[in-house]
Amino acid sequence: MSHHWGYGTNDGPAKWADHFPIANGPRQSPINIVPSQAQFDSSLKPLKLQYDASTSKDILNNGHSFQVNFLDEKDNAILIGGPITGTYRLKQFHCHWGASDDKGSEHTVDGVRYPCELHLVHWNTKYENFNEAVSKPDGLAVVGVFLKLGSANPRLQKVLDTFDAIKAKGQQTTFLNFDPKNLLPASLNFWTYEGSLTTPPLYESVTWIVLREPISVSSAQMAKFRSLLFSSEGEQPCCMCDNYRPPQPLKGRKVRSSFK
Ligand SMILES: NS(=O)(=O)c1c2ccccc2cc2ccccc12
Ligand SMILES: [Zn+2]
Repeated sequence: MSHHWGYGTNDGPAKWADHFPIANGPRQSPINIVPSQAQFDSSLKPLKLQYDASTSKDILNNGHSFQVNFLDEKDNAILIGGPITGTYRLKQFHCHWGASDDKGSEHTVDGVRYPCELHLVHWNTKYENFNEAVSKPDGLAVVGVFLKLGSANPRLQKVLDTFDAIKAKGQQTTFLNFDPKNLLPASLNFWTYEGSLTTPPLYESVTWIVLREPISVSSAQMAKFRSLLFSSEGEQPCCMCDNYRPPQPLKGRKVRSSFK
């Protein structure tokens, strides 16, 4: 039986180690990225996100975030290059955000928090499927994209427009032909380090690829994120916000950059 966890006072990140001791492990995520201490690595290949828009399936409120799910039986939407070897398939994307615009991202840059962070989750096709890959040290690659307050993002709006249909935990609706490439910034310059899932079970199985350039989001769009609920229909409504884990100790890990 999977243990209940959340982001509240009694079940939030400070309590996760009670049931998931790996929370205090050697390669936990997220981290604070210090650009001046990142090492440029010329051996890092250009990042290639080859997504076929026709593989988006649906969007779900999973009680921790929303997630857009993709068909992953074939190499339709893949990640290659960057710090990874082989081919990783896109499984889902989701976001983390704050109760106000001054917080919400999981990774920080020189201690700076963004209002939101997008995660594109991919699994290594050397394994049979996502569930096999999720706990392996080289099983997953997550591309992180910061959202910075500014002009409204019309591509993001397509995702936000589904939120009335998935307000409560467990609600799901069809979401076809969405190409997440449209959510990427112009530059694919990135920082990379070895880390973990940022939610229980906190498996140390993620190669993190955090893009330096943010995409824009408006304050009104951030308010729409906060219209989602952690709670199920019929329960006491609980605003889905502050669904981010704070930065974790680096414990000697090196952060590499693809740029000087
Ligand atoms: N924040 S996260 O990307 O670590 C993450 C996952 C990462 C890898 C595989 C599955 C994941 C599922 C998540 C579900 C909700 C929030 C973060 C999640
Ligand atoms: Zn995430």
